[in-house]
Amino acid sequence: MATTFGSPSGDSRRGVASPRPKGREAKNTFCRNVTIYGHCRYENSKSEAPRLPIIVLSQGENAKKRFNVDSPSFTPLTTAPNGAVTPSARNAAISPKAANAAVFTPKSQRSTTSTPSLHNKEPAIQWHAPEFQEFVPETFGGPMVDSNASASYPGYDPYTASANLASIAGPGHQTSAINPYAQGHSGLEASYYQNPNAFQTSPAYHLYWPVGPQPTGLLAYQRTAHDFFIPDAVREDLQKKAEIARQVLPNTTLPLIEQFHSLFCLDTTPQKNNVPFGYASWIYKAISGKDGKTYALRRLENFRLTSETAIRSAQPWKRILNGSVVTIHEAFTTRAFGDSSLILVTDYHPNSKSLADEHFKPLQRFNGRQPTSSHVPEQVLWGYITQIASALKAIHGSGLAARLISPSKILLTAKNRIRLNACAIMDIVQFENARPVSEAQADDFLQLGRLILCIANNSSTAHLQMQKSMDYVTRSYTARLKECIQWLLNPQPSATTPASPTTSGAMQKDIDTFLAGIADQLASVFDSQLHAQDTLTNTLGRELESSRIVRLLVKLNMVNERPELDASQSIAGTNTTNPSSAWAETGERYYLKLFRDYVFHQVDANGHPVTDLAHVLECLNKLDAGTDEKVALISRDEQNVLIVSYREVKRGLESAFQDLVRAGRGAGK
Ligand SMILES: Nc1ncnc2c1ncn2[C@@H]1O[C@H](COP(=O)(O)OP(=O)(O)OP(=O)(O)O)[C@@H](O)[C@H]1O
Repeated sequence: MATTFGSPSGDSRRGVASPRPKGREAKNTFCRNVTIYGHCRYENSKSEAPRLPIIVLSQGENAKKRFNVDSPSFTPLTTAPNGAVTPSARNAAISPKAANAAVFTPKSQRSTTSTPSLHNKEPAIQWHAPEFQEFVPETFGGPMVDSNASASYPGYDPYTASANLASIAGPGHQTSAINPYAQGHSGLEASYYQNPNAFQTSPAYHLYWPVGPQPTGLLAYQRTAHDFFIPDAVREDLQKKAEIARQVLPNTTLPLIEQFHSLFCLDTTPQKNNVPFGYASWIYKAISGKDGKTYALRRLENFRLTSETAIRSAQPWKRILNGSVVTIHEAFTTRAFGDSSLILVTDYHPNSKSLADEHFKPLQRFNGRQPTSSHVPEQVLWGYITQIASALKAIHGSGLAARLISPSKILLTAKNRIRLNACAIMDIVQFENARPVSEAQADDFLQLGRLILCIANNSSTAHLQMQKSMDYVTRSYTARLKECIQWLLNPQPSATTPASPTTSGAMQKDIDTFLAGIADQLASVFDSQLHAQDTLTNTLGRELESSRIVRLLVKLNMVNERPELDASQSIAGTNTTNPSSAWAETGERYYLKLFRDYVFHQVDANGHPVTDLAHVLECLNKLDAGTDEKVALISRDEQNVLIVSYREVKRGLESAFQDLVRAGRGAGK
């Protein structure tokens, strides 16, 4: 390890002055450029180059070549009584504790140590920006984006419709379907979000929110800020879900129901509607006090339980764990609402909406633009068919029937991702006069056929005008889809109607026959799901990088400028008389502080802050990897420059952090 003390750095970003040794001394002075760039950019130049003395605290390969134990070394200036560099000092052996020496204490803290005379004697010159082309991808050159800019674009919003609802019927009943992403609410949100308007535009969720068009024509190695994070659509979707899942209403009058608290009504309309269950139904988000998870509670108002066994018919549904069925957890009755209500506890899927909301609501204009086409692509329809077929396979296979496959009782939980949402309810409410299962299963196909027909026609009543609706399907979709719908709509197979969705002939009409008939579509949907999964796995991998950086930042920030350590909690391995102020400022912690400045507090030649995300990520990644690459760290007063490798910064960080951990353990005893 060799140590040379020098004065101001030539970091082009800081644009600070550097001393210029002359004559023989200049030749013997090791040039900082060689360390940083591998060569001196002025070595072939006849004009005098700024040869910058340096501090090297490196044990890397290059350091070994240039400096070894026999090399003349440089004693830290503070060890010299008068602050001057003497030949004997230069030849002194290098102490392995050199890194801990108080060499780099910032000038402001050295009341008695003066700046070396070398600095005073030598005229300072301006360090000019390098003339060669640096590897800086174009998009990183300038400021990334205006983080205060708001982004508005059309997005799905299941809660907008309920924004103006204040309360609905029922004791202590409030609808509170507040969507933080919807505009123009009645003010309910004010109690939840301190500044609801800021919520729309706040950059808090993403510092580098994209505004304007993305740059095009980038070279293969070039990246934008967005390449470092999960795609905006995924991020926004997850954040919305998290926000909506956490919504609570202060001062809610909704009761506690068994272990469920913090009830929050999800209904989008206050109208009592006895269809389709025969009872007015409400749906709440609630948190279970048992496991802390969020559930959806469906309540049937004024439900009279005639038989204990009726409610037990929900039991077999608990075993249906299918991706296209909203999982059922339990069913019970309660008087907590002041009536006798049936409660069905199911999985909660935040920010979801029904297929009726998706396809049968009048299209909204966004920003005065025309609504997009109402035509539902055939692939979407096949997606629905295959998902419900998969659900029916699980349901029929367990000797049950879905009994209710209607647009308002199918949840759209993500793009083209649906789940049956009213299972088990009909089994309970129609327990007394239930149809035979085989009949109900056959009816499931009929209901699925109607559903697809209605969605294809964009009308909730399309099945009432069968001929007209089928004509539209004939005109707008493939014969294959039409054949599938026909198969589903035909109640019984006959010689004249196709018995499988894609082939003619009389065959038994069951779920296996149906699945066999749509096998090619199943394969196609399965393949697109695999692609989607690959994409998500890649995204997850990218986030893994972010979480790695976060852990590094946590360590760095725990060490940097830590003020509160007092003498009683002295840090192991530090011999400071006043640890409270000195620990974070001395030894290797000092260059960690300078490193923090180098990474985050860069300024350009004009002293303007540099907010270059690429620089930050590059530095942190190199720190995490502990590369041998060296970095020039400059004290805030620009009087000291310290050249260390990332490896050393990493080692310093690790050891400082371990000091903290040890001190923390000691305090806990
Ligand atoms: N399990 C659930 N998880 C999350 N949200 C749900 C869940 N079930 C329903 N919702 C939300 O509650 C809303 C109302 O659901 P519900 O089943 O009562 O349908 P609806 O549109 O009110 O139909 P109806 O006209 O029959 O009352 C849905 O649009 C959906 O946004």
